[in-house]
Amino acid sequence: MTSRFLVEQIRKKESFLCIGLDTDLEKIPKHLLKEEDPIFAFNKAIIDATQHLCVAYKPNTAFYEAYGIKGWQALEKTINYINANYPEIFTIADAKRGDIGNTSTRYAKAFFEEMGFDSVTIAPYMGRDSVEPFLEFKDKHTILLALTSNKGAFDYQTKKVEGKELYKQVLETSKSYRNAENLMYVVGATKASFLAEIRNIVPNSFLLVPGVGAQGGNLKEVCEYGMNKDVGLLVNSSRGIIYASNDRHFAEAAAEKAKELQEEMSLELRRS
Ligand SMILES: O=c1ccn([C@@H]2O[C@H](COP(=O)(O)O)[C@@H](O)[C@H]2O)c(=O)[nH]1
Repeated sequence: MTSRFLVEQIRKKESFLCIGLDTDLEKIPKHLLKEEDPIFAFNKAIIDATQHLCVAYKPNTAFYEAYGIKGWQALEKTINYINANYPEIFTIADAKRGDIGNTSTRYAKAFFEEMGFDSVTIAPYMGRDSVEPFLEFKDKHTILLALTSNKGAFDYQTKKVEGKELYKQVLETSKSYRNAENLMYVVGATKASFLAEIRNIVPNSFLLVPGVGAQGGNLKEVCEYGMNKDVGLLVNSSRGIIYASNDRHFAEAAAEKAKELQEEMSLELRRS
């Protein structure tokens, strides 16, 4: 999917909400455990109930890998279901990959070609040759971890290297990568106070912003400092939406939570 199409969808739906499908068998409603594939049954219900309120879904692959082959199958069914029924929705494999070049190429083929995701999250630590293989895929997006939402972000990402914070080095250096127009960046909602400076470095790039809801990030602040002329934001909430309730009405409850965020986003879009 092109980023221009993504911007059109954001304007049309008045939403830049990304729903995280971090599906955990210990948290889903008990009645679903009787289904042949409880993870997919849960995801399908959540997707059908929320697809009109969001522009992206982000399964975090850890939640699927944790269940071995069955987990991978559930992930594959989920992405196939979205692509077949809601092709206008942007999909993110939150896999945080990155390796030497030939291995990165295999990761890129797995997520972009084999599974059909629009984007994948990548750790930048191994540098240019670990990221560029992902950027070669037309209309696919590589979402580089820049400043993450967790406390550990302060261990390295904000430390100065040659006089400049590491996350700024990541942002600046990556702009010179081959096909850098396919880059987006992860910036935690809990780091909203850094967003103005980040926007100075990457004024036109999309930012994937996790950390509203369960991690306490503030949507208003994210919008104030992070929005650009094309909106430029995908704000993710996972637990705060998908586990709104664990009874038989879990999907409606998730839709209510998603609606609350979408309405806030609509106001921010009108204000901008
Ligand atoms: O900096 C980061 C990068 C990724 N994540 C992921 O996003 C979701 C957040 O889930 P919530 O339940 O809304 O807190 C999850 O998959 C994380 O692994 C992040 O939180 N921060």
